Amino acid sequence: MKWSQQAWERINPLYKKIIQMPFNQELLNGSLPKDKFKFYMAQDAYYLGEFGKALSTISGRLSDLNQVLAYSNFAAGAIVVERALHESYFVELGLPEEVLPSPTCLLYTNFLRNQAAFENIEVAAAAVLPCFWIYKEVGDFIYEHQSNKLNPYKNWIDTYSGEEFAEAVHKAIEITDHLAASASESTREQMYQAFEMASRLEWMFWDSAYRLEKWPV
Ligand SMILES: Cc1ncc(CN)c(N)n1
Repeated sequence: MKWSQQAWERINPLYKKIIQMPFNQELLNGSLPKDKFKFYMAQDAYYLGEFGKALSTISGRLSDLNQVLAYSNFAAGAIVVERALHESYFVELGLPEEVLPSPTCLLYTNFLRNQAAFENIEVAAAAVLPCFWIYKEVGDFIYEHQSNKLNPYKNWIDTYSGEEFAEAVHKAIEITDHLAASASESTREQMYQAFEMASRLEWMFWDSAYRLEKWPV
């Protein structure tokens, strides 16, 4: 069995919880309050900058030039394509005031940058994979189950259920499987653990946006 199949099996119960989260259910039917979406987008803008840097770090640590290029393109996609989506919403919702990353956002982005810089390259690739894969699955799920044609969150749904994103996701899975194929058993286990931790942090990111998470002090 491919590493990625086993990895998804391990997080499948968590994924099922993610699609049932109030944030994603309300995004699906268009009823998500605007303040929650704006909070999410502002945090996500910070997240994408840090995610882009983590991807660039991974790109620079890879040996195979096709893989170097792929992660460099992923970084550009996170910073250019996804940021354009944010900017279109900020025109509509108003620009957020100065964005201080929330505790969860900071935890997640620090985790990713740390893994990208200091873990084995196989583990680093596994750590960033949920950021691609879970978003694609959530995007596809919402796209297939939506019934509100006038959903204000249509652009978000179209981005993550779209072809361009799907292509990047397939490539990231393929490269991670390739790296896993020549990794030792203990590295493969570390890869699963990094994949699971990032998946848990994805759940926490949506939850924190729904709660409009604040710093306690
Ligand atoms: C928190 C988070 N995770 C993943 C993605 C998709 N790159 C995103 N935009 N935001």
